[in-house]
Amino acid sequence: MEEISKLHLPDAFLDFLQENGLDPSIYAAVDSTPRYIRLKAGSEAQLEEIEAEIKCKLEKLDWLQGFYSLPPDFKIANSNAYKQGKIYGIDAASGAAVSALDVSVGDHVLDLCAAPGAKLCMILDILGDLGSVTGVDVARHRLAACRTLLQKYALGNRCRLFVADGTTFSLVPRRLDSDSGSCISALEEKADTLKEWTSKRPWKERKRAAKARESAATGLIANSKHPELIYYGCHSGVIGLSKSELYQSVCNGEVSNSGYDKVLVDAECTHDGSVRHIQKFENWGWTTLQRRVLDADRSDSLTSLQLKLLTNGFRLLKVGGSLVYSTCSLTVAQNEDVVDQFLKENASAELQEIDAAKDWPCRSGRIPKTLRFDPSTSKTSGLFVAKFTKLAI
Ligand SMILES: C[S@@+](CC[C@H](N)C(=O)[O-])C[C@H]1O[C@@H](n2cnc3c(N)ncnc32)[C@H](O)[C@@H]1O
Repeated sequence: MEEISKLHLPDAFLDFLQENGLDPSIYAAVDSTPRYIRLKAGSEAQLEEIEAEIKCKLEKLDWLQGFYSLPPDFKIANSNAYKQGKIYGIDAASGAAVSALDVSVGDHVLDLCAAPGAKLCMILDILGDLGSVTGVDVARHRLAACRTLLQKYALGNRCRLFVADGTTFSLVPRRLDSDSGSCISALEEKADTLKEWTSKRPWKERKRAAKARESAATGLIANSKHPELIYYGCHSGVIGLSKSELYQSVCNGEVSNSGYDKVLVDAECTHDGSVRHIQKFENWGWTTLQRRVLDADRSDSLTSLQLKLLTNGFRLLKVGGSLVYSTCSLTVAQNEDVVDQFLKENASAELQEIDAAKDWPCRSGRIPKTLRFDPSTSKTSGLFVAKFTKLAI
């Protein structure tokens, strides 16, 4: 308990942990959990140079490709390697969730809660020169940060980003033109054809978008019926489409064939498994923890949101595809209970074994085949992971 009190966890949070059967001693791991980085694909040859610049040895993880650990208090943000986009700051458990998705070159991937984008970047690095990634998030400012990441790491070519509610998002990937041709060859001169993406939109268009956002925020008018496209790369399948083609919806039956090959639902949660996140409330103030974690948990709306995100992500998955559901909460309510309910409601969903996990420092969740990383045993941030496939029924 002496170790726990180092973080000065307030009584209300200790009660929350007790109610959820969680051991408060995991928060003692905050000082011993390593930092993790992922090396940008292609930067492997510069490993020694990076180590020399940051003046620290990068310990290679033997269970997760491209990941290295650093001492717990190490900060990468000021290093040139980070500023120049040679390394990413991402926890190893988050890397495992992406790895569970088993993305192959050429896949069309949907990331339904994408911002700020650490996992999305990893997916794009794996994807290589074929396929596409569609990133969706309801928080515009967070998705804008994700767009900045794409630009920093020069990863945006095959990506499109939509500000949208993941519980109702309905667009399937563009499979036809996205895998071939250059930006130019895809161009057709129609009046509202989407051309190469630029941050410099005409003044009129920016004003219209700002007005629509303002009105939506004040509830004066209903939200635009289409998700807002805030970025698209050269090979994301968007260029050359008219707006009506971009927003063309398909019926549920068609999604079986034209849906995504892989879907990640890294759902909104209480973040209680992320010891570093909880540590931040020491500075932000424990009343903020009350509002963001404890009150959120008390309302059923969070678990209902998680179930809706998982259900809609699965709806957009093609038959035979894989979906990974993850949260950085360790409560049963936000994980196994959501999975349980989802399986009851979706006869075509089947839990899958995560093959790569045999070497991972995690343990089984309460439902066989689901996984839990917890800070004290895995030396990572806390994370729950479940993988599903869609059966043809
Ligand atoms: C755990 S974070 C995702 C982290 C992200 N996958 C990454 O690796 O950087 C959860 C995200 O879900 C988003 N979110 C919350 N409600 C949503 C909704 N209804 N639809 C889409 N995104 C939502 C939040 O804005 C937040 O960015």
